[in-house]
Formats: sequence, structure tokens, C-alpha cells
Amino acid sequence: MHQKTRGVQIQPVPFEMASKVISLQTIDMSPYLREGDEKGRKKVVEEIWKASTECGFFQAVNHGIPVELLKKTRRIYREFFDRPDEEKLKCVPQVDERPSPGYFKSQQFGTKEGHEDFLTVAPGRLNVYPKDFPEFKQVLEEIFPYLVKLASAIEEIINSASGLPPNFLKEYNDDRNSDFLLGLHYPAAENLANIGRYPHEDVNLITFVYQDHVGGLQVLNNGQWIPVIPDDEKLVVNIGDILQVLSNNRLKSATHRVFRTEGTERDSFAFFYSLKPDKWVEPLPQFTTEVGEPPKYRGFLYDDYMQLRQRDYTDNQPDKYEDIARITYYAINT
Ligand SMILES: O=C(O)CCC(=O)C(=O)O
Ligand SMILES: [Fe+2]
Repeated sequence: MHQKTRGVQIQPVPFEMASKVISLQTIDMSPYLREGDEKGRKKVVEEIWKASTECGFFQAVNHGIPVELLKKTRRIYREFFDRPDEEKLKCVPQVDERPSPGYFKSQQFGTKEGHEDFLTVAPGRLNVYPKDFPEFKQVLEEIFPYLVKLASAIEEIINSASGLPPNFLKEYNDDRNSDFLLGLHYPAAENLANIGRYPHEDVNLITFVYQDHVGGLQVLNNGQWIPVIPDDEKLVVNIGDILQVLSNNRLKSATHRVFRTEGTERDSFAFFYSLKPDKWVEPLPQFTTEVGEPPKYRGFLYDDYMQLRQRDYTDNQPDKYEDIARITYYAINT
């Protein structure tokens, strides 16, 4: 499946083009997670709202997920990627599902110049776990509830900061079977062919990324690429397209990319807090009619958007990565 026929031509941009001076905001979440500290909780809500509306990315510390468990998860994915190809290929999914849980080698998915291997795990749905590797399943099942819990806390924070009715987002985004984890392995770059992941925005609501010490994740902010400095204590948090559409562009789904370092492999994993495919997505009245703003997007079925993106990453790859479908497809030009 997912046979690739056409590559994407793009000039690699030197890694140095990322800004060295600006860094992402770090937010200490402990006052929020500690019950009873109302002043502290309010401050965290304000900080998260500011970072999510101004940049769309921040780094969370004291987020409630044991750092040892985050490291173990990264290591266990790496152990998988270090296995021989013939073993990994046994984990390629046999059914076409979205997101397809299972292993994909970069040549089978995405673009010729984009380099990453990945293994997706989605609890509650078909999972192609590697055989003879019980620790892999154990670790992923152990971390999953922590990731869901933290993402729901951030969703609750965004809900309260935006003035939506209590529990609005929780009731709207009520299906936890759509969440998934993605282990990513980026081979070392050779010469200037350093693109690991093309510039893109995430389709879902909230994403977490945990990268290793090599780094390479960069975020576009006010026209500048900001490198996300690796730190094992910090979890990268970013807003996806769904929240940007619901909030009529108040919340930012920022463009980001991954650059590969010459001679050094890189590992990361990402957790996607996602939406049930049959949900309707459109700017909410609280961000449009109630504040006298015209809607900036027409409504769409989440599944249609995912299919559009998936199609452009596999069978229908445009010549330029810029032409891969993104949320602007639904934008209303005013
Ligand atoms: O590997 C990373 O650091 C980021 C991956 C990413 O952006 C994604 O999977 O959407
Ligand atoms: Fe991403």
C-alpha cells in the first residue's frame, strides 16, 4: 500500500537559518495541576492562552508526566527502529485506516526528500505491535493515559480562557479513540539534504512532541524559524488546525518543520489529541457572530479534511510541498 510515485523537489535550506536568539516560552504547569492554588491556576491559564494565541507552541514543565516514562517511551521506539527492516516491515498495517496504526518506512509514505520512519499506535483500534517485544506494548500503554490526562487539562484551560461555556470542548471532543502516538526516527542527514519533515501544521486539536538531545524541531513565528531547544524535562505543546478553526484564528496552529543534523540520527515521538472523524468543524459563534467577526472558514467534516491531507501525502503528491492541502483549503477570503 501507499506506493509513492512522485517526489517533491525543494531546495534544502541551511539549518543555520533558524533564529538563535528567540526561544519558545516555558510554562510551569504545577500550580494548575495542584488543586487549591487558585491564584497559581489563574496564572497558568493566562500563560497558556497567551502562548497559544500568539505563537501556537510552548514548552511545558512539571506537566504531571514522569520524565523517566517519557524517556523510556522514546527509548522503546528507538529500539523498535533499530530492528532489521524485515522485522519492522511485519508491522506495516494491512488495512487502510486513518490514522493507520502501524509502521511506515519513509519511502512508502510522504515525499522522496522527507526522511522519517514512523510507527503509529492507537489504543482501542487495530495496532500492529512488534512481536516478541512485550516491553514495547507495556510502556506505550503505561504512558498513554498520562498523555490523555494532560491534553484534557490543556483543553480545559483553553476552554476556560476563551470564555466558552464550561466543558464545551470536552463535550464536543468526546471520543478518545481518535488519539494516537507516533514514534519518529530521522536518519542522519547527508550533505545538505537535511529535510526531515516538511513545513506543516497539525490537523488535530493539541499535539505533544518529545524530542531527543539532537533537536531539529523548528517553529515559524512572525516569519522567523525558532528552534525548539531539546530538554528532557520539557514537553513541547502545540495547537492544531481544529482549535484554530473553532476559534476563528484566535488560537494559532503554527507551521513547524524538522531539520536533520549531518551525521546524527534523531528520535522523537508525538502524541495527537484528536477528534472523532464524523465531527463537524466550523468557527464557533463565540468567536464570530457574538463578537461581530465574519467566519474565516467554511464548515467541514473532520474526516474530509483528514482524507484530503492523507491523499496529498500518498497517492496525489503535488510537485511542491507548498501545494499539499492545508487548512487554508476551507478559508473564506474576506
Ligand atoms: O519529530 C518532531 O519533532 C515533530 C513531528 C511532527 O511535527 C509531527 O509528527 O506532526
Ligand atoms: Fe507536526
